[in-house]
Amino acid sequence: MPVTDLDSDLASERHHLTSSRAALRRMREHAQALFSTGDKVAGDAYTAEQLGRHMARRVRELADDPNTPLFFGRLQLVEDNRFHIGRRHVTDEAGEPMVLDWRAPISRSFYQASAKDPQGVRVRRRFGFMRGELTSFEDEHLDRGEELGTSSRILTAEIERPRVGPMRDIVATIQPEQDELVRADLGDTICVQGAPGTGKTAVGLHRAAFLLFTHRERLKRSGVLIVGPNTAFLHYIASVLPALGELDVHQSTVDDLVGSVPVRATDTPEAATVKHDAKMADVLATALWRRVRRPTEPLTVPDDSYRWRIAAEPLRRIVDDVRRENPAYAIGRERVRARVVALIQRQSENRRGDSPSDAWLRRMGRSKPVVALLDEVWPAVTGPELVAELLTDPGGTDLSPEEQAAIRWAKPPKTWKSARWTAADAVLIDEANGLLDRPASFGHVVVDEAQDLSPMQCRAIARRSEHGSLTVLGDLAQGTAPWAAGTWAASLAHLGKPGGRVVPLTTGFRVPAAVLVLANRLLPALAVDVPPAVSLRADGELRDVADPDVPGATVAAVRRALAIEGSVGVIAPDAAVAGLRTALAEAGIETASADEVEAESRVTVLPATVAKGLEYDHVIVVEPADIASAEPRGLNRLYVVLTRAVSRLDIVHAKPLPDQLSDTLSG
Ligand SMILES: Nc1ncnc2c1ncn2[C@@H]1O[C@H](COP(=O)(O)OP(=O)(O)OP(=O)(O)O)[C@@H](O)[C@H]1O
Repeated sequence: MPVTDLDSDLASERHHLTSSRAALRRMREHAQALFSTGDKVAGDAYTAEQLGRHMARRVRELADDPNTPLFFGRLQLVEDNRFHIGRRHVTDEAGEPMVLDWRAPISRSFYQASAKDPQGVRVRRRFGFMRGELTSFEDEHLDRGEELGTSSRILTAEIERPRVGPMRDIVATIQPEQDELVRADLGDTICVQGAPGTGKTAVGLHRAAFLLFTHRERLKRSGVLIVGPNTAFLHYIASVLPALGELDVHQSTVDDLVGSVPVRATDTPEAATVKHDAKMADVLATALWRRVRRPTEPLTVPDDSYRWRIAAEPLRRIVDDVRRENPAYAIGRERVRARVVALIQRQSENRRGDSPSDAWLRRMGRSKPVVALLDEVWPAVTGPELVAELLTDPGGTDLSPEEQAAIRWAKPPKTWKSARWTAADAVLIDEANGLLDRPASFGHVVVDEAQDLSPMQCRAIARRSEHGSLTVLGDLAQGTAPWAAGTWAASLAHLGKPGGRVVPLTTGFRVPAAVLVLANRLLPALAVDVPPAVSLRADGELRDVADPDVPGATVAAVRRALAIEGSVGVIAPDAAVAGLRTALAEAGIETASADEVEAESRVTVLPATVAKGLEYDHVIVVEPADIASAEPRGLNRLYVVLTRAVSRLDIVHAKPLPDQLSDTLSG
């Protein structure tokens, strides 16, 4: 193509960008105008508020970030129709599309069409941007058999771009195998087993955005939930969905999800292991349901000068029936109450010939004899109370004597209200609460780093997705919890979706090949059957820094890293973090913690135990031997830590490296 054509093409694309931006501005102004007149047109205060809230959200959704291109691709179809593909729909004043949302059905072929299967696409165009300016484009004439695949310059530039700040969306460069997962049906539960940096988190977040677009009304009612391992991770991913225009998604750690009690104590490893075991579900259910007794006495309820009488047999039938219906426990108690009152009501109707009032029915239901009967045959209980009882005396359960000893409170609190709960207790209390009353179910739940969830944590998520589907993301090799999953089948069963489809992702978009080769050396020692990743990145640098002065060598490595663009992450054994922060501060280097993703400082110092899911352009791993020996699954932790690097990895150590690594580095 002569240069002039290229230039004029670029000029006309820039023109389209400018007019699309203007159109978006018009859409926003229109929404703003409606927003400010909302209370005048709405009939009543409630409608005005609803409308106001809706319009305020609409205005926010239509915000235009000057640094984010409004479109990133274009499809030229066989019929010569052209569609620009972007982050959201933009229409002109006549309502004609100027930019199509990447989630619209037509956009699918932008991600899926190939030379072999062009799907009606003649030319696929990708745009290159610099700071919001359209600077280049790349065409694939699929009709002529041209296809760039992963050798696209624009894809390579995106993958190799230095990382700063929080995670970004990948809409412009979603790969076909990722797109299959992103666009999976709402009813499908999928489990993505992906090696480090294969885009699992990205896929999960984009699937949430896709589902919200495609099933807006349904999911607005039921909601979408994202579950991540810790708050540092949630901060890191927090801006991806809002950048895609999706503002109404709940994000939570598992601990916060089940956090109905304050956590003020820590379990021994033995106690935590027992409490997280799936058998605790049966133990709690048995402890709860054995409270239900069959009535043995008749019931007499005084009502002014009269007394209603119900024999023991019909009362027994009520309890038996409700028990068989298997409701949540607290619902069951109310059902028994309602049916007992119904029997009294029938007697009253027979006697008086008319229907009693609602107030009378309520009075009967709350009368002393009825409440006493309920307390006898279906006693009220709370989740914390049930768990406290179990931890005070686990005897008589199906737990072995050793398991009972591990969880028994050495010094039971005076009442359950003063108990010092642990994180695992909170999970048990959530299970108990779930037996008492079922929580509302989200329409879709994305669970990241799912390999670390215990069976009991999985059940907490299952309760919240009973009527919805799941996107389960994880890597068995990155399992660091004592109860980490060995296979996905078991986790999916505990998550309540035994039929979930397990799909592997193996193309690595983060970690450079040299670093991945090193990390993969740990895989045989991790005893899990997972396909290793193959890196798309041939660049990258790996340095082995053996130095007896670890803080000094770390400071030097950070200085060197700061000379190049991008974020710097110093990942150290937990016990060494405070000392390294001091050493860096004394050297005049400002640092942030992993929670502070928007911090000005380019250097983050973080303990190995919070590194999961995060990435930094330049990673400095400090004393791998100590990371590996700090916990039973220390080698898995080291595998996580080594795979956080986007471009460069320094390994700073005074102690010898774990065997698996020393072979590669000395070679
Ligand atoms: N199709 C893609 N185009 C561009 N960048 C991508 C693509 N897929 C993933 N990435 C980038 O690769 C990096 C790793 O992605 P992500 O964090 O989703 O991987 P992950 O599988 O969850 O990794 P880990 O298991 O190590 O946490 C991110 O910076 C992400 O933006």
